[in-house]
Amino acid sequence: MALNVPEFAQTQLALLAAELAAEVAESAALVALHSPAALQRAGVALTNLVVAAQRTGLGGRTVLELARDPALGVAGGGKGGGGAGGREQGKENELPEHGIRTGDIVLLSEQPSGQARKREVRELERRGVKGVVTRVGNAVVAVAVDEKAEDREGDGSGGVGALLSGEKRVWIVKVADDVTFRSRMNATMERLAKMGEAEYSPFIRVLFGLSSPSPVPADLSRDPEVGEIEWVDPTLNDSQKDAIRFALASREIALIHGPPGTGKTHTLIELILQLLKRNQRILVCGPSNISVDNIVERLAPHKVPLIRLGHPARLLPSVLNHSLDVLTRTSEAGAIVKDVRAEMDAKQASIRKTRNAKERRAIYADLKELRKEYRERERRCVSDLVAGSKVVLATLHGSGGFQLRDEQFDVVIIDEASQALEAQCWVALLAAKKAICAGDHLQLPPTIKSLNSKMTKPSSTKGKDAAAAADEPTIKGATLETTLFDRLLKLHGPSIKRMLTTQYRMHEKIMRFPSDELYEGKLIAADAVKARLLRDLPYEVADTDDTTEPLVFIDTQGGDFPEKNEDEQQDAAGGGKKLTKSSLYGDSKSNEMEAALVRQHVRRLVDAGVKPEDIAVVTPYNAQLAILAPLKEMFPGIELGSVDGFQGREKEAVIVSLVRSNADGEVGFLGEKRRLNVAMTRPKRSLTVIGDSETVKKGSKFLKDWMNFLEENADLRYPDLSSLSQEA
Ligand SMILES: Nc1ncnc2c1ncn2[C@@H]1O[C@H](COP(=O)(O)OP(=O)(O)OP(=O)(O)O)[C@@H](O)[C@H]1O
Repeated sequence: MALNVPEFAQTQLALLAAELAAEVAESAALVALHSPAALQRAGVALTNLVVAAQRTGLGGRTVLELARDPALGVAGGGKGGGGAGGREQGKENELPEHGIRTGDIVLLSEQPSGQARKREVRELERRGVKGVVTRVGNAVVAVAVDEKAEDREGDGSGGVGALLSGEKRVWIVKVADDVTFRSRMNATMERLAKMGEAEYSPFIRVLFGLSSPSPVPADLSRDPEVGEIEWVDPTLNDSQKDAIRFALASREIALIHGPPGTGKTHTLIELILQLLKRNQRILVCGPSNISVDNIVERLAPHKVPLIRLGHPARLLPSVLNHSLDVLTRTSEAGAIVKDVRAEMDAKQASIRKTRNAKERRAIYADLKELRKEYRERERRCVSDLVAGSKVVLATLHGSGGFQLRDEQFDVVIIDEASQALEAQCWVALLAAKKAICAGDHLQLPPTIKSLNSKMTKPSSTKGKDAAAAADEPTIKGATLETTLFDRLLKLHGPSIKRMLTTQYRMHEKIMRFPSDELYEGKLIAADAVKARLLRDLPYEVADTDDTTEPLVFIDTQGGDFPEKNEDEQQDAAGGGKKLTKSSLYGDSKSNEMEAALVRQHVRRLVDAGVKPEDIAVVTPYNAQLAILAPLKEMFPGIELGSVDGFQGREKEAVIVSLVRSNADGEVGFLGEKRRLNVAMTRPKRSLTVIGDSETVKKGSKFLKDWMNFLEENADLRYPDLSSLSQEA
């Protein structure tokens, strides 16, 4: 069924507006419900800071160095949190423990006094600035402030200067993402909405079902684009080679379906090299920086001329050498921007010397001019570099930057496409003649906050923007959760897809259930992994019941281990973990006794010789994670994570705590089989599931089948209450 493009774009705009409203509400709730000190305890904020220095960073941005206010005296005096009490001398300026990392986006604003009223607090936040964390040290956090904030200087509506005047005390809090992120999706959708049908390329027509994809020959080697392939890596398996041939032969769209551990990235690298041999110009994108960097790292050894667009603070160090920002500084073309930069640095330094507001404003005005000049020169230098490169890599969002404004590509490759919003994909797709999307729609889609924004009754959506959008045409049943990958599969059927079928991660027995239930029984465990056990790890591990069995199920049925509703305050105080919607609204669940079973199992593995760094515990519930947190001190190196956060990761041994145990068979979150798929496909050699089969079986057919499968195929155990009392 063909889609009406303007209608599609309008629906996306309405959905994005509802999502924005939901995120703003959540973020406001976060700050409204919790004091800066509480947010600091939860690891998402740093308080009591001052601007200790400022300088010009890459891209002409102002970088502020934030340090603990020296007026506070010795750290650890109460609010510091995170073990600040036992500090040695000389460490008094250290920041308390926190979870803010390089690359995070933060809001920097003046710190409200303890007695500040809500309205005052909100006003301070409005005047605050957003920025990216560029460096995290023991005593200093550096933040590159948003360009827009710098340009607010002159008009008195806030900005960096406002924060500096009078040596104000400031704080930073991590925010979900920036508004520019949305504005690029919105601009893209608006462009699509306005496009006349005559402007649709054959590629766009196929993506909206106005035309069918051009057929590819059954024998792909007969396709002129494919021909005889000289493989860079001849050890690729047949399904990988087939997917590459198919992607080369397709004219408009190809989906590469990569179930867990099947070498999706490996395949994309070869595909990129083959496209280059065919003299194609390629844009490679992914939803996250890490997805893009992963490809850069693996492409770089092949010595292909590539450029990575993106904020340097958010790139992996190993990727920096390919970053456009660095190239503009090191390449010859970059020399012309250097002198402007030196001048800007001098100005920055002089700002700190003046206390006179008028002088300060004048310096900011100069800086603004210089920044303009800097950017203009940078732009010229950048467009030369970009025009000369055959492979450009960027996040989907980054592909909407000025650097690619008028650039066209033969092919756009989107990795992890099933984790991207469709509107996000279009930011890159408008520069393409053909797209190759890799992903797995049977794992979790991107996180959506506006769960009620489904377009059934547009007028029921909350928020002013969404209500305003209700007059626009909307597509019934549309949701942001429907990814491009999903939609295209539904639109054109499996003929546009090739699936990778050999997996290089899991023991055959761990793979069996997800393969049979979700991947049509098509997965094959590679020889190297299909029989690997913990006891075969390349270091000394004893033969025990746990190290010789890949699949263990500890069944807590019987109602002795009931779940608990986590109280939100307790949750926030849980230390370094992320605040989430669920923890904010107190609907997260935990299960003390399951946690005790987890500890017991970890201890048994470690006693057998398995290193804690080879073990991960995953659970769908943040409240359960909070309860499990002491494991990190008991077994340094062990990883604890939410299922959602562990997507894309793997470990030798994984313990899954299902948490739910109640008389009603309420399973909430667990009902989502894509979440369970992610949970059960993380381990290589050992999967231990801990849960109440009685409760879980009532949740869905999938859960029932899984429980039955575990009862029949796993090493089935029942908790031994007497030994457990020591753990509890
Ligand atoms: N043809 C192959 N022969 C041997 N090993 C392979 C092959 N293809 C992939 N692998 C191995 O499988 C593992 C997973 O591959 P890769 O990292 O490319 O997957 P990914 O796409 O990042 O992850 P996933 O497949 O889970 O999406 C890697 O260790 C890789 O070396």
